[in-house]
Amino acid sequence: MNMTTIRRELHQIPEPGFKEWKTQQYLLDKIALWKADYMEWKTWHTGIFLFIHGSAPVKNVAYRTDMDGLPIEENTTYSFPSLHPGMMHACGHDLHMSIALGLVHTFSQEQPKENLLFIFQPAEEGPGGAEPMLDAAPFLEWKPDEIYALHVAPERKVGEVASKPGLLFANTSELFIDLKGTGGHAARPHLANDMVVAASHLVTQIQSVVARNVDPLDAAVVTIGKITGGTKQNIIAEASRLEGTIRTLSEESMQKVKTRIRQLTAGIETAFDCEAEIDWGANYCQVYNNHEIAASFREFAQQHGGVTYVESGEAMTGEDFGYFLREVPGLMFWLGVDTPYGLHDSRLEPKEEAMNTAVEFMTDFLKSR
Ligand SMILES: CC(=O)N[C@@H](CCC[C@H](N)C(=O)O)C(=O)O
Repeated sequence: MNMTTIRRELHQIPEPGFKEWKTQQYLLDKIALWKADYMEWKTWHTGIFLFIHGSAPVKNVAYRTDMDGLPIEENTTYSFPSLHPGMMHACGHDLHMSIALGLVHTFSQEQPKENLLFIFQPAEEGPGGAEPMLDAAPFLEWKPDEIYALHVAPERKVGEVASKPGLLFANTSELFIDLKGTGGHAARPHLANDMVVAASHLVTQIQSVVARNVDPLDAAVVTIGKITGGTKQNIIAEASRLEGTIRTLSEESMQKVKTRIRQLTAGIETAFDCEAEIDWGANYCQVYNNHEIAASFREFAQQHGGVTYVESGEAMTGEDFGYFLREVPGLMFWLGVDTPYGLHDSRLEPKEEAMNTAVEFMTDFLKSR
């Protein structure tokens, strides 16, 4: 089992959420190759539930990885770049899956005492695979008593694991606003209703929501990552669309931000005599680590010779792993992969040796549970 080869092969086939068919087949082939008589698995859409029966189980311990890639044109120096144009594993899910496979391989050779459930989850980047997986028959059949997951951290050194009790990642909501007015000739603006101008005003006004409506001690972010509108430079745009995401540490601020965006959008409708439609897309609840488990994890990591434990702060990233944690006590942690470029950057090149650190550490940790 060569985890680097696995990671590189997965890196070449990034797929969008709920379309991870090649990825699923790749994972299934590896699982079938390493099959032991105490292992069984079931697919769920493009995901997989893999159950490893323990030798003397008193509980079910779960480990989850995400599977999807991002719509980014890769710009790394790799000799094994994405083979899917316009798609890239730019959030480390190729490493996450390889680490999960590394753990599966280990436990396929050495039966654990407790039952282990490996969850290969689609669509973490959206629309979200975790929440519907909670109702999937295999999850209900093999319901875990505790659950774990990691996320690569480009800014941390290899060997570092970082986490904290309680809130780790923010609440998220996607944001899509469609503006519809009246198009026309560029030279006759008085006969049209320019949705590029309306969108520009709305983007600018939205910047005031975090600055002026959210308690400064309760962090929030609103990012508009994409604007589209119009068809040609000399045609006044009839329609435009804003696409973004909202992040808040508290649920209360999420509702406040949404209310203000609704009000501002209604104001744009009046000011520009246009129609607007808001779609909140996928919403993820916060990632909230169980306090007792976080304390045991910290103690275990501090005593483990293979890693350095760092107490993490909260992050405005989102993760639908939060849905698993809402139902099952557990923990998510950051794994250092030491690279200058951040998550969602087309140049992301995580250090692959971090995968061995993770597998050695998590093998010991899962055995200890
Ligand atoms: C770890 C990470 O980067 N997660 C994503 C989750 C995206 C959620 C949703 N699609 C959104 O954009 O709000 C992140 O961007 O934090």
